[in-house]
Amino acid sequence: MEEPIIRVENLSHRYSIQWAIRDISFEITGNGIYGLLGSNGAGKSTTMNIICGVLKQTQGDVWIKGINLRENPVEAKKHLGFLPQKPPLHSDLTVEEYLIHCANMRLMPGKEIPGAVRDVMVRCGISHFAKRLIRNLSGGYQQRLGIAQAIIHNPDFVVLDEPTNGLDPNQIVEIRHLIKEIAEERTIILSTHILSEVQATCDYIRMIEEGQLVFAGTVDDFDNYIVPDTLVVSLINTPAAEELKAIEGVLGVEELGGKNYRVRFDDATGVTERIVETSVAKGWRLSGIQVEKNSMDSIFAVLSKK
Ligand SMILES: Nc1ncnc2c1ncn2[C@@H]1O[C@H](COP(=O)(O)OP(=O)(O)OP(=O)(O)O)[C@@H](O)[C@H]1O
Repeated sequence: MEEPIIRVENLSHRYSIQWAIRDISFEITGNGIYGLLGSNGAGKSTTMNIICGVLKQTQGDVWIKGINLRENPVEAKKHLGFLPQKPPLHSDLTVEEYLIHCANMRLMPGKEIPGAVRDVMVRCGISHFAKRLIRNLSGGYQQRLGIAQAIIHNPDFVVLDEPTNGLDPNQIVEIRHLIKEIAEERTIILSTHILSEVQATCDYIRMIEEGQLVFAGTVDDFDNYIVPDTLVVSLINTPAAEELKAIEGVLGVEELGGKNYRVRFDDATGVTERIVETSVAKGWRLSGIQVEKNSMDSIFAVLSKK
C-alpha cells in the first residue's frame, strides 16, 4: 500500500489544563489541496504548528512520509514546507539572498542551491525581482516569496496558513493560481476561515471544531453534507399556493413573489415528477424547477453547531 504523505494519529494537545485539540487522526495519501477549516479557537493553528514541528504535542504522533516527526524531526522536515500566517521574511535582504539563506537553513547541499533558487523564482514568478530588497516588494510578491521559501527544498508536503490574508482581490487570484500550480506535484494543507477560498482552491476539506475533527471529505461531500429539502419552482400561470400544497409529497409552500415558489419536500425525484405532471395537466406553464442547495456557510454553521 502507498505510504501516506502525512499521518496524524490520536493527536492531543493542552497548553495548560484545557485541551486545545483532542484525539485528532487522519492521513493523506495523494496530491491536492486540503482546506483546514474551523471557527476561531477551534484548534487549527495548534494542529498545524504540531504538524510543522513548531510545537510539541502532549499526546499522539505525526509521520511525514513514514518518518516520525517527534523521533526524527530533521529527516521528517526535509519533506515539509511551511508558510506561517506572517511570512518569515528578512526585509533587508534581496529576494535572491533570502532564498539562498532559506536553502542553507534547509541544509541543502551547496552545489544544488543556485539551481534551486533559480527554479523556485521562475516557479513563483519572482525572477525579475531577484535583486530587489524584500521591503520594496508589494504584499502579493512578498507572499509569492513566502511560498517560494516553503518549496525551495522541493518538499512533498506544504502547509500554508491563511495564504491570501491581507491581499487585494487581484493578488488573491494570482496567489490561488500559484497554489494550484504547485499542488499539481505535492500535497498542500491550507488553513483558512474564508469559505469562498476553500471553494475556489481546495479539493478536500478537514474541519476541526472544539479541538476535534468533525469533517473529512471532498469539497463536494461538504457541499452535500446537508441533504436539500426544498425546490424553487417558477410557474408562468401562477396557481394558488394551496394547489401546489395539494400535490403528494409536498410538505409546505412559500410564495417568493413574482412567479416563484419555494416547495419543501420529502423526496426530490418523486415531487419533481409530480409537479411537472400537475403543471402540464393544469396549464401552469412551468418555466423553472431546481433543488435548493445549502450554502457552505450554513453547512459550516451546522458542523460548528452554531
Ligand atoms: N499559547 C497558548 N496558550 C494557551 N492557550 C492557547 C494557546 N494557543 C492557543 N490556545 C487555546 O487553544 C485553543 C485552540 O487555539 P488555536 O489557536 O489552535 O485555534 P485556531 O483554530 O487556530 O483559531 P484562530 O482561527 O482564531 O487562529 C483555543 O481555545 C485557544 O485559546
